[in-house]
Amino acid sequence: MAVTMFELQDVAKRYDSHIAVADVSLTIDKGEFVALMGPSGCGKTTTLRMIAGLDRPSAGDIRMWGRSLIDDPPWARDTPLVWQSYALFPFLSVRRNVEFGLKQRGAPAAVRRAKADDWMGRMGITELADRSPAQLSGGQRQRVALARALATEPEVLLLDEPLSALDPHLKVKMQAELVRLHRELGITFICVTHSHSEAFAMADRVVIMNEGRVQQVGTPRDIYRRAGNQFVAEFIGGNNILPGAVRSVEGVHVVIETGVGLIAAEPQGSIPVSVGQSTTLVVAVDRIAITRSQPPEPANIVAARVATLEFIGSTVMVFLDAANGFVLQAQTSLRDLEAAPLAVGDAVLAHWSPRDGYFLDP
Ligand SMILES: Nc1ncnc2c1ncn2[C@@H]1O[C@H](COP(=O)(O)OP(=O)(O)OP(=O)(O)O)[C@@H](O)[C@H]1O
Repeated sequence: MAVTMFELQDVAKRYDSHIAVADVSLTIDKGEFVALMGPSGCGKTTTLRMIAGLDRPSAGDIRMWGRSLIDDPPWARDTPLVWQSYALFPFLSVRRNVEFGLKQRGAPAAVRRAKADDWMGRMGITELADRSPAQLSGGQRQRVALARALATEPEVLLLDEPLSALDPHLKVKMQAELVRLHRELGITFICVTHSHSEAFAMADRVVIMNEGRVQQVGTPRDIYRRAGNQFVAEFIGGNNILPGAVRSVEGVHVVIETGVGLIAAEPQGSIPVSVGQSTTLVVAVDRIAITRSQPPEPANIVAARVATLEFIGSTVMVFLDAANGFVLQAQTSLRDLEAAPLAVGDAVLAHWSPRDGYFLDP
């Protein structure tokens, strides 16, 4: 059963008249991997810093195991933070860096040595023990920072853009390592990132923020399948967003008039109920198929021309020019494309089932 570890209750942070974080309420369970994600300036780092005790909220409360942390200084909290820059002590060796938190807590030399050995071994940096941080690569510094934070055996690890200084290849590798570490240790990870691919690849739950406010909280799958609002649908990408006006409603069958023509929808969840009402339909890119001939009914069919093909590994994003300047996006695979080739300029039919879409709440 889930056990609540952190509760953020109406937490706000103001700098003079600027609101960095506004009324954030959030519960984080023991052992969860939670990612705080959003564009630059959305307040995610400030939220993490308030959990770590580096910034004091202007309003609200932060509780850990039911007890308010607000008056605890950072060093009295069991909330180590791994920084984007790793913030290693430049004049200390790797070993001394890893031992640092233990020394601060008064651990005897023999215990410090044993724990540092253990963590350097686990992070694969044993042979670097006597080097200084300046003699390390970005990936090695990252491992030292993680070993230093974890050597004190905290119940939570806070990570501020932990992968952003790494090259793309290393990023993917460290992403998998963080997930493995989290699973092995069973402690809570709270990670700030602006990258939705990072957040969605690693976290159990993602908190999407914008302009200091939480926009949506959910599992990666839930958020991909149903964005809570237009900001989220646009920010995570992978969605076609079709604004329109309701033409007819019969039970769950709704027809809307959009820039690409009349579109039928039989959505799960809330539907716009009155004819004439403005609404926004979201259809994920993996729900749209492309053919050259008439697809099986019932389907929404939009005539379009292939504008661009974007290859992302074995996945291919096809951008389609439709009516009235609308661009539809459809996701396919390299394998399917090899079976039915497409070229820029080809006239095609984009189609999807009326059940494959949902309306954003107004
Ligand atoms: N010490 C400060 N004084 C004044 N404004 C601040 C301070 N720290 C942060 N802010 C402002 O608060 C807002 C939120 O900042 P924050 O660093 O939390 O955003 P972020 O989402 O982490 O962005 P980034 O990804 O760019 O780090 C920003 O508009 C920022 O300029």
